[in-house]
Amino acid sequence: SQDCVTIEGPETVILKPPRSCQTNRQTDKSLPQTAQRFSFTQVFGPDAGQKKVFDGSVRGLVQDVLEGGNCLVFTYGVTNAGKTFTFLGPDHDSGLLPRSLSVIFNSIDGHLYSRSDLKPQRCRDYSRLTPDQQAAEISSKRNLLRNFKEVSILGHSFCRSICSSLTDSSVNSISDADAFGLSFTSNVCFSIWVSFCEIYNDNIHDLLDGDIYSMLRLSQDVKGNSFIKDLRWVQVNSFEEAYRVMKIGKKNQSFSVTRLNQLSSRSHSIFSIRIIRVEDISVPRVLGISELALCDLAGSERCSRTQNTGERLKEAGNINSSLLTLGKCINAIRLNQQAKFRHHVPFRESKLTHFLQVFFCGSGRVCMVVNINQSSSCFDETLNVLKFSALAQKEAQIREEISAEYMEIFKEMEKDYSERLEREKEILEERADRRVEILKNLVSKTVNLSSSSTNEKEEQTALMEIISSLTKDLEKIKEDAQSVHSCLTEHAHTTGKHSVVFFSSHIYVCLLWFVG
Ligand SMILES: Nc1ncnc2c1ncn2[C@@H]1O[C@H](COP(=O)(O)OP(=O)(O)OP(=O)(O)O)[C@@H](O)[C@H]1O
Repeated sequence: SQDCVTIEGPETVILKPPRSCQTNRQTDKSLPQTAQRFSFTQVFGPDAGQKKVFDGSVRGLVQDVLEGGNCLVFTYGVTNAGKTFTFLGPDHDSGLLPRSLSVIFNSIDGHLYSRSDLKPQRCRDYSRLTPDQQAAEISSKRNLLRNFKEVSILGHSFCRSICSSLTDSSVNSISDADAFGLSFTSNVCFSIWVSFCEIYNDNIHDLLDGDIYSMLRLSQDVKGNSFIKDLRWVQVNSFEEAYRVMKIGKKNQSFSVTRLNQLSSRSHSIFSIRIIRVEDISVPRVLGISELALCDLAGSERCSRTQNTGERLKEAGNINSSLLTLGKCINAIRLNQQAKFRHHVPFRESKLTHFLQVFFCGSGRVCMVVNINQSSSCFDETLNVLKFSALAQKEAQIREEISAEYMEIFKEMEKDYSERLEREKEILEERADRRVEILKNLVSKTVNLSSSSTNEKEEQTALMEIISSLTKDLEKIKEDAQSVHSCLTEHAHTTGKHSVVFFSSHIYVCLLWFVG
């Protein structure tokens, strides 16, 4: 059918109402009658391959995560628009997720921390595992990977398909050479962990758990950041292992045949990659934990088009309602950034937004990948999708300005702390020096007294008491000086760290479509 979308430039598309819509304008005033222009960070047309899309959207976020940031990527669009294709891609034409994994492993080549004594937990925390726990971890991973044999699709062996994908230098394959030249010292290593879960009918299920029907719940850490309690994290030591885990999880995800899509995702799936940066010295020291969460959201659906009934209709209701909440949250965040009074952001209204809250409220980057179908039969749905993404784009611009403001504040705070630190040090040193002088005088007096007469015994005892109390005083001053010093140093250090890992909050909104 007729197309309703045209690319105007690398960042702009024009949506034209189809003729049928124009003839209906008397009856339906809500439909726009003229062409509308929408801007995005980057627009990809039907000819853009997976590599181009990855390079223009998620690649930069992968670099941020390798350098210590936290990032979120999510797909958005109506059902059958190509979200899962973009997210995963077929084996011979890998999508955003496998490419991200490949770049991560290529970039940390030779710096992998393969010991399993450190494991991520809660939101951005880790635990040290005992030898027994490590053995249990290794054995459970072995059992999980055994499932992979069943996952190989249409007789394609895993090795054959993935090896051709890795070695084929065509534009669509994952290239070995795709890596970041990161600057870290030789004893810094990276421990990589992944998890895979889905939100189906507003319930969270672990796609890597034997019992995928058991439900997980969201919890909060001491800082109020939400995380999925008891979610399984698997340590992966190579791209191949990570890819296998991805395939196993995908096999467990809820898919169904619908009128519009032969393999329609009926749930939002979330694949998370956590990177523990370790200084691998005699006792390994954790330098930081970062995360890249990749969410393939289920598509919004018009029941009139899908004609779903029963279970499919219930799923569609849940999908639409969580996407609506996502829209409400993005809108409330946008309003909060403009207004003096804070609007309530309804993150808790759906599991999806509750989980995403930590990324929307944190300092990392968010990339929204919007898929649309240019066919005029999808005009009104496409219009809604574009309006929604335009809203997110507005939020992105405001957040960028705010980030610049924060950076200024951080810089001022840092300056203030270092000045205060210097002043405090000077005062404490001066006070300590004065006390030492007094003490020295008293000691010399005591020596003189002991060498003179015994009649002055009482005077001597009194002096000794003063000396002892002054010594205690001095000890106390030293302790205070030490704690004030370390407290200020620590604060200045943290502030400094912020300026290094504080990424400007930014939602990239990329638009892509295919000729379907
Ligand atoms: N760029 C593309 N090139 C070729 N085929 C594509 C492309 N994008 C999508 N397709 C095909 O279109 C169909 C629908 O795509 P996909 O399943 O990714 O849609 P979706 O948006 O994830 O749908 P849902 O929300 O229902 O899960 C699939 O058969 C897929 O292979």
